[in-house]
Amino acid sequence: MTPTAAHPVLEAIRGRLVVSCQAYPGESMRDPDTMRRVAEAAAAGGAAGIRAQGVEDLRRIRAALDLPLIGLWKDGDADVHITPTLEHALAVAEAGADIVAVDGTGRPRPDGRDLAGTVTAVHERTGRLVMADVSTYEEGVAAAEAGADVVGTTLAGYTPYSRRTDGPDLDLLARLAADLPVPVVAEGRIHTTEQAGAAVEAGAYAVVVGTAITHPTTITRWFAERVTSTTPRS
Ligand SMILES: CC(=O)N[C@H](C=O)[C@@H](O)[C@H](O)[C@H](O)COP(=O)(O)O
Repeated sequence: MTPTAAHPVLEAIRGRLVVSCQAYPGESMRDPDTMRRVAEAAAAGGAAGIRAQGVEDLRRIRAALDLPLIGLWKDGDADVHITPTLEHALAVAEAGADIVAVDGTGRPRPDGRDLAGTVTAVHERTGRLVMADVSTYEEGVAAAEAGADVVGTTLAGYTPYSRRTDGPDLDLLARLAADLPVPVVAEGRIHTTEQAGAAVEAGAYAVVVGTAITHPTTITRWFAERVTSTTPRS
């Protein structure tokens, strides 16, 4: 089904690249101003939107860039840790996210709310859109039914019960894109331009790339391993 995405924020990312700018706890780049600079660099390269983590990062990026901003807040030790509670979601909206990304799996949320209750509360209290990060086809269907405005394949391969493909799970993406009445965003393990193109071909409404653009430690590891594991011809 072709989603009818009339919302201007969604129109602005339709068929475009969104760059996820995130550093992990303890890393040298885990700094809001650094992430703001990374986001600005991505924007200069043609990113149509930015996905970012944490209230302070979001505030800095919002102040610097007039692009659609997908916000999340990774917090806590529970299985559900991407914007795990309504309070987190409201803080993400308050920080300036146009789209609030939340865990869209069916797993219990730390605040006891279900996904539909969370989505409804975000809509009513902030007017912002909600992106549900899912790991399976069934979760995508349920998330759309729960009122999510966008569904992302973000968590495919990151729940114990979902399939972890080498690159993006293009089959999952294609099935969701064909069946859901809302835009389906490809996200997760898109590491090459070919994979980004394949995601578009499979029906992605927009493509989110993080690690391969904004995580130099991982990119360095890819190259370092290739160099050290390659045998010279003679
Ligand atoms: C599973 C999870 O926690 N994903 C997070 C969600 O925001 C980020 O750590 C990813 O970097 C993001 O989804 C983009 O994916 P990739 O970095 O593979 O391009």
